[in-house]
Amino acid sequence: MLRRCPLGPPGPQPLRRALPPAAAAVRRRLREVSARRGLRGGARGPAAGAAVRVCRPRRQAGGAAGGREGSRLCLQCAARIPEAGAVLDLLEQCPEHQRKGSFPVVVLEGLDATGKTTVTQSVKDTLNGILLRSPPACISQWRTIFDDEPAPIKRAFYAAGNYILASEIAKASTQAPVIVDRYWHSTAAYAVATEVDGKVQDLPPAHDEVYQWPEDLLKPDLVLLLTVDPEERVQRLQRRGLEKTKEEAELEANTLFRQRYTFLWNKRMEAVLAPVGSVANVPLTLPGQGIPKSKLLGWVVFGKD
Ligand SMILES: Nc1ncnc2c1ncn2[C@@H]1O[C@H](COP(=O)(O)OP(=O)(O)OP(=O)(O)O)[C@@H](O)[C@H]1O
Ligand SMILES: Nc1ccn([C@@H]2O[C@H](COP(=O)(O)O)[C@@H](O)[C@H]2O)c(=O)n1
Repeated sequence: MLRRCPLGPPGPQPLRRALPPAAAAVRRRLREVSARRGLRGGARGPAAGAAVRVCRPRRQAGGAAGGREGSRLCLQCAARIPEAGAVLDLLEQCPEHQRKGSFPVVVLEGLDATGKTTVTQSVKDTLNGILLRSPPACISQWRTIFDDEPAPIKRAFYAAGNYILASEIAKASTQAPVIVDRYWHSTAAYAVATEVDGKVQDLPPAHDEVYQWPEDLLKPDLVLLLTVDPEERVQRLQRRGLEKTKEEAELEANTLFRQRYTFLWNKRMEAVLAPVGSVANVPLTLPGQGIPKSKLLGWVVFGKD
């Protein structure tokens, strides 16, 4: 049966609800949804499912997933998600303070189809490195479940994934160079674009704390932000021929969301990358068709420290 979601007190920072700033906040959220009061013991069943569905954010003009209010309602009313307990267990096994090994850690970031998979694979082969991706393999079996949940729950899943990935990075970087396909910036860009309604001018300014790298999350040595011309990106998606993801469908259908998301990647994330390591905004063509392979790999020279 459909029920109304009670309105709770306004949260302190709506964006922070969507983008947990630290592991403790991620754990709290996962704990909440893994042991939702009133539905205890009930695994995902029809009644619980109905409760979640009612509380899903309404799609609004200009807002990909209903914006701030939608997120608040959803958090209060979401049904129990047993898989959140499994993610939480894995997160709790990770040491609180992750330390990098002596090998370099390079992250490749960017919108879908900008070439992350292609480049990470190539760099990994060339450097004989270890390739990791976010969300990490140990939780990716639950991805489709969380992708279907309201924004704050979905984001908690990806944020947890980043911390779990951090412990994998810490271990792997004691053995070889580590190449990572997506990390914190992916979580941040999508959370902010989803949570803010309206135009790019309504996005938090560049110095806003929402763009700050979480203090307790292991930092890579280098983050490369890949960009391609928007038309080229769409062509690549079409050529790839995979089924369109929900996110891509949203980007295509919702002009304001598309503008916010691409602005965040192209203008804000670049600013956020700077304190982490070097920044490269790299329009890539396939090696041999423009930027020669050696030059591409030249960017991944680990000069830091
Ligand atoms: N430099 C390039 N020039 C031309 N085409 C490319 C280039 N890099 C990748 N492609 C093609 O674009 C498509 C997307 O590439 P890829 O899967 O590497 O992107 P991605 O950023 O990892 O995407 P996603 O985030 O959706 O997984 C693929 O079909 C790939 O062959
Ligand atoms: N650290 C991450 C990684 C991914 N996401 C979300 O997944 C979307 C894309 O995933 P791909 O399988 O295409 O790489 C991405 O746009 C985010 O919504 C994330 O939030 N955080």
